[in-house]
Amino acid sequence: MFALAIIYQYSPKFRPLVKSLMFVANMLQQSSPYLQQALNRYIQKIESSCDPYIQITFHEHSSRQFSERSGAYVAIQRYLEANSSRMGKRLKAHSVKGHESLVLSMNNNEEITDEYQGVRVWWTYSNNVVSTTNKLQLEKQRSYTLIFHNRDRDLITKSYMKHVLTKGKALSLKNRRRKLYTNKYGRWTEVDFEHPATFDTLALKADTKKDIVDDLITFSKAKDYYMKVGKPWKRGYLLYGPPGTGKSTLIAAMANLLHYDVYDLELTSVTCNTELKKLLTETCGKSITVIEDIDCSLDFTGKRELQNIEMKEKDKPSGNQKPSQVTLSGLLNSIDGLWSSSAGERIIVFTTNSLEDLDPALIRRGRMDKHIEMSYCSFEAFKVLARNYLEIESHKLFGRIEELLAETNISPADVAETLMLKSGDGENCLKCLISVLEDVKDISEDIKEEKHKVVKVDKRKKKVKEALAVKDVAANG
Ligand SMILES: Nc1ncnc2c1ncn2[C@@H]1O[C@H](COP(=O)(O)OP(=O)(O)OP(=O)(O)O)[C@@H](O)[C@H]1O
Ligand SMILES: [Mg+2]
Repeated sequence: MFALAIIYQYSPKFRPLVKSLMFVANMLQQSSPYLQQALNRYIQKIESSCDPYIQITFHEHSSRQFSERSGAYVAIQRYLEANSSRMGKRLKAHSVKGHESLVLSMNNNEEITDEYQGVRVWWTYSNNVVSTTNKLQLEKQRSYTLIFHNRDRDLITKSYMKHVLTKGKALSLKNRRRKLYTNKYGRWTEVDFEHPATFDTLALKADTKKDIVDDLITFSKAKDYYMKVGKPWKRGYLLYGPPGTGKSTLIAAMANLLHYDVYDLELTSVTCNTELKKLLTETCGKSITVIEDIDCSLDFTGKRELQNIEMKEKDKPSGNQKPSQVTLSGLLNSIDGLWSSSAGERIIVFTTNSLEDLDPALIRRGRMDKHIEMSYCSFEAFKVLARNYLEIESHKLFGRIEELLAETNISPADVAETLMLKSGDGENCLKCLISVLEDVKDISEDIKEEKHKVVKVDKRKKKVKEALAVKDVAANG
């Protein structure tokens, strides 16, 4: 009918004929819908045999209820946004939180051209309002349509589509806003994860850093390997070391490197083993689940009882928070259960200040695959901090600092604090660090001496006791 209307409009010569045809078509349409359907099918057949172009439409919501967004749609959207500036002419720009540059996307009914292995394809975007299945509401339905020549069918449907989806998914992953989850009252609550730590800013020995980065990258790419050997795709890290040596900072750098979410599990807020299991199974893949200060969270060190008493004392005013009943075996079961019940790459990290206090079952290989010691600030680690905080690569005072660091135990957190430019220049900060290190050295020497004295006194006391015992024996004997 549409075609006839055009001919009628532009070819006065054929108007009488067109008029008659339109009359017949109208009659047919009214008299028999079945005939009309058959006619439409026939017209479509003729059209498709004349038109060498093929169309594939990707809707945003694949189901009729407009529930989930289609993964293919999202991947295509990311791919086209990334390539729009190169391919499109009339685009719209919008800013996205976390992106420095503007994101360009297609206008409604806009068409852009893409090229793949020398073959051209066209993408169109449509954003229409349609009625929902119950016809009472109107919904926006967005879609992308891919148009290509029939002769390129194989290349486009097999190779090009795979290329678009892979690239799009990788971009989604890279640009997605990551989340930091914390547990409260048995539920996870989330905020954006925005910790700026990276492996570049981490003060750690170069070989340790390289070892960790290699391990993480290998893990993140080892899906097929884990499948092949029949192991769940997971890895456990145990970070141990004194306070302020960068354990929490390392976790943030790991999450930033792999673009993972972080679940910060506060064990003392978990009421029982069942709740723990539920929380762990609710975590998603591509995530790091962290239990900080694990030695202070469970009762196998004997601290639990103390901790519960402290909690009870604290809770007295409000009085309604129950002390946690999570046990070591509950934790082990939940972790093992998590690994066997859920797919997807997952990392679990425990941190502790005292390795000796941990139950061997908790940290055995297989549960905690990699044990990483975070130690006091070495000269190598100091150089990373000096570069980060002061933008100084070398300095005449570095020699003295190296000597002092070799003789003192100071955490990277304390060194970083001294290097923060409060006033004056970098050299002042270095002098300030030297004086802090000298103080620490004096104090630790005093402590050593005190300890030595205590040991001496203890030895003397022991000797006196032994002598008295010998005397007693002799007197009684
Ligand atoms: N190795 C490091 N590299 C860079 N910065 C560090 C390092 N260690 C500590 N810092 C700095 O010190 C601060 C405290 O470090 P962090 O919280 O990571 O220590 P931690 O080992 O987790 O301590 P705790 O055992 O008390 O939890 C960080 O915000 C960071 O600025
Ligand atoms: Mg910490």
